[in-house]
Amino acid sequence: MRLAETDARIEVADQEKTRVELLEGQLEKLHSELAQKGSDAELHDIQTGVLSDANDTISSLTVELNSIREENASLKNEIESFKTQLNDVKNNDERLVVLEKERLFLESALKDLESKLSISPEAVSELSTLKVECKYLSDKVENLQLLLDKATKQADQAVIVLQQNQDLQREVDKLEATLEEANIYKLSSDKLQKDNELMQQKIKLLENSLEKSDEDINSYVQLYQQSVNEFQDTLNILQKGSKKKTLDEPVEDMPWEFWSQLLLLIDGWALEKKISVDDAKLLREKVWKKDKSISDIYLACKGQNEDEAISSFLGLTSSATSPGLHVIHIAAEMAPVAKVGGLGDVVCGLSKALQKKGHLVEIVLPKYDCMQYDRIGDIRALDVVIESYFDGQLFKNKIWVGTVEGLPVYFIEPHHPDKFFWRGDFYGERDDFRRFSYFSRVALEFLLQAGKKPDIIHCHDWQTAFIAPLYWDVYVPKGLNSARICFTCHNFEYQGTAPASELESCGLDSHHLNRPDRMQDNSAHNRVNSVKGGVVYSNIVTTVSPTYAQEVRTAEGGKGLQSTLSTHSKKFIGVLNGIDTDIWNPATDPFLDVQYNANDLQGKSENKEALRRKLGLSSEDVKRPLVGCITRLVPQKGVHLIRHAIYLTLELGGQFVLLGSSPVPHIQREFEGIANHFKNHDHIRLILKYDESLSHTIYAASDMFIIPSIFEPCGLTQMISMRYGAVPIVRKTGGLNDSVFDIDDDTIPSQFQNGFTFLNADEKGINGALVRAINLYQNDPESWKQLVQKDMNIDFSWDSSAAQYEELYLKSVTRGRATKRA
Ligand SMILES: Nc1ncnc2c1ncn2[C@@H]1O[C@H](COP(=O)(O)OP(=O)(O)O)[C@@H](O)[C@H]1O
Repeated sequence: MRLAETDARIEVADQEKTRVELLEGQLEKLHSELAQKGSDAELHDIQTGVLSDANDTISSLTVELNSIREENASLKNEIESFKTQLNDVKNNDERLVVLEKERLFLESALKDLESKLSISPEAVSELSTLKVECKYLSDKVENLQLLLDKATKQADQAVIVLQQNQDLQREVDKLEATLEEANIYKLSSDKLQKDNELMQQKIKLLENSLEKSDEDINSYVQLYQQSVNEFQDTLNILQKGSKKKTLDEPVEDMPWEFWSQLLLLIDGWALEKKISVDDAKLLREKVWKKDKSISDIYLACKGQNEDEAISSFLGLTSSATSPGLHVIHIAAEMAPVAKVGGLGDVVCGLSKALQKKGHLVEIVLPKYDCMQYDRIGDIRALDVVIESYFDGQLFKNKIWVGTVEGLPVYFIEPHHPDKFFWRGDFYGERDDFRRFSYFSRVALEFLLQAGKKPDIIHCHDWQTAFIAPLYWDVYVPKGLNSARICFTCHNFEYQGTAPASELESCGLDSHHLNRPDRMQDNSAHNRVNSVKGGVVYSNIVTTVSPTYAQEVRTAEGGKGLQSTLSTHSKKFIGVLNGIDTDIWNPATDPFLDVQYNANDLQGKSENKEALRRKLGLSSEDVKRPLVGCITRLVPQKGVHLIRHAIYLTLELGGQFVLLGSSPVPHIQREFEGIANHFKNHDHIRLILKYDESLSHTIYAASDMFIIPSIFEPCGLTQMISMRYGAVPIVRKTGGLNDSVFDIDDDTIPSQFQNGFTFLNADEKGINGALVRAINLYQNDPESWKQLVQKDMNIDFSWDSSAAQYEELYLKSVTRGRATKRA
């Protein structure tokens, strides 16, 4: 466009130039005419006029010409530059080519549009339908909008209602929280009440032990007074002697005052329980003898504090103290040679633990025909016959000796026509009362004839409770009088009662003993009760757990003996049993396919697999929990709950293995029925017999172990199962309550939580615990593993229980010596 404009302007300029050239021509013509005509006036006027006009025109034209020239020059320049630009553009082929291409593209696009335009009539019709549809839709949208507006209004209202609801909900929540608080408060007040009751029981216990310790102190005082008296006597004798001696012997170095002060110092320590009675006795004897070693120590101790002085004095006694106590257990069972239940385990476990503590421990057992003779080391008959009284006659008895678990054991074989221990069974005979009263008598006869002087005779359960009255009434007069009697009742359900006259057989005086304060049964006055005799005539009476010791003082738990136990409560105490951790040790157990420990649980899984194979149970699901139960099938063990647990375990996806047998025919029959019902079942197996080795493999294979006892004096199976990594599910009663603590019970410190417990002896109770256990096993394997490891590491050994027995024995022995001197 600018080029065209410039061209136009050039054209105009050219025209102007031509005009200027024309005017220049005219001007020259006029100049020449002027020169020709000369002084003509008109001409002069004209000439002047024309000249001035021409001059004006010329000057204006000159100005114009000059400006045009300038413009022309600039235009020329511009033209030149445009030309160069034009040349540049023309030279720029590429851009031209691109533009050409663009042009072609636009052309083809144009053609496209044209062709599309040619089919547009169809589109137009479609467009019109669409328009109709669109109209219809927009109507609909309008309707919907209306509906939406309406709905929005309703929603607004709903929101208001919702808010009101939420306010209400908050109110309800608050009320519920208050209700919960009230419930918690109620529970805690219930708990408080229970705690109060417990506290009162504890206070009572404390009062009892206070009274007991008063009694102890009194006995010590008596002992002390007696020693003072004895000392006084000696002193008198010595004084008399010394008066005599003054004439021919030099007076002792130290004045009497010195020795008396020393004596009082020792007695003070003994009374203040800073040294044991035995040590005090030894030190006192040294003072008595005016032993130089003790006077030296006394002098050397001046300026030392009391503790240092005591330890210096005790240095004198350590070499002289007796090696320990001589304890003899007389029992009807001892594991593993003659075991029916927990009693056998206790006799063996406690004896081993006491032996380890340095005491001399011996055991006297009947020589049953059905014993596990292969578990007795070096059994042999002694070349001796012990004659023992029974039914007014003397009967011969053979004495066998052998070792069981490293302990010395005496087996008594009666040569009596009734073949008391040749019955193929331990108990359950019609004449059990006679069998065991016979055995109790011959056991004491043996001790007497063997010249034994035990410090403690420990008898167990009704079978050997006869020992207590026999000892005091028959054997002390015969000279077997060194011992104190300890009686442990492992289960107050079995009391050994019989018509009073039956006592006569073993030499006890039924008239003397059949009295309410002696052996008379509390519910049948013409009968005597062996356990009652044990309680009344023993120096120490124990049972097998602290909770059970409380329970048996109630009408429900005491089975008729509650009043007797209350009367003798000062000497009655519950000591929780331990287990023999050498026998029950998964790391060394020879009965297991694979030994294992808490840090290596792979072996436990392998034992589970092995048991499944052995019993023909399905191994398909490794994670299916295995619930074990090993028990005597008697009502005490909650047989109806065991039966329920079998079905419940199946329902919950577990497997159940029961090992048990029943002395009660209808229970045995019932379980035989269940066993047959599940004979070839994939997940349930009932083995109705006593089988020691199988019991070990079941403990090892089980993930859980169920003990729903109605009452349980101590129970060992929960401890054994924990040691083998089977988590116990138990009813809170007796010893179970003292050894199993629920993992969900916040009142128990977490380090003690080790199993699942329930209180009510019904299906609902057991359901709760079993469901919780299986849930944890299936849903939280890590927590389960930690629980298993924690259980396996708990110390259930006899160590602490044996220490308690040791203390009871020692106190009783001390008291016995004090009484003898008095
Ligand atoms: N059928 C059985 N086979 C093998 N051992 C059994 C059988 N029944 C019980 N036991 C064992 O007997 C002991 C039971 O002791 P405990 O729990 O105190 O019950 P109780 O003394 O009342 O029978 C455990 O060592 C247990 O393993």
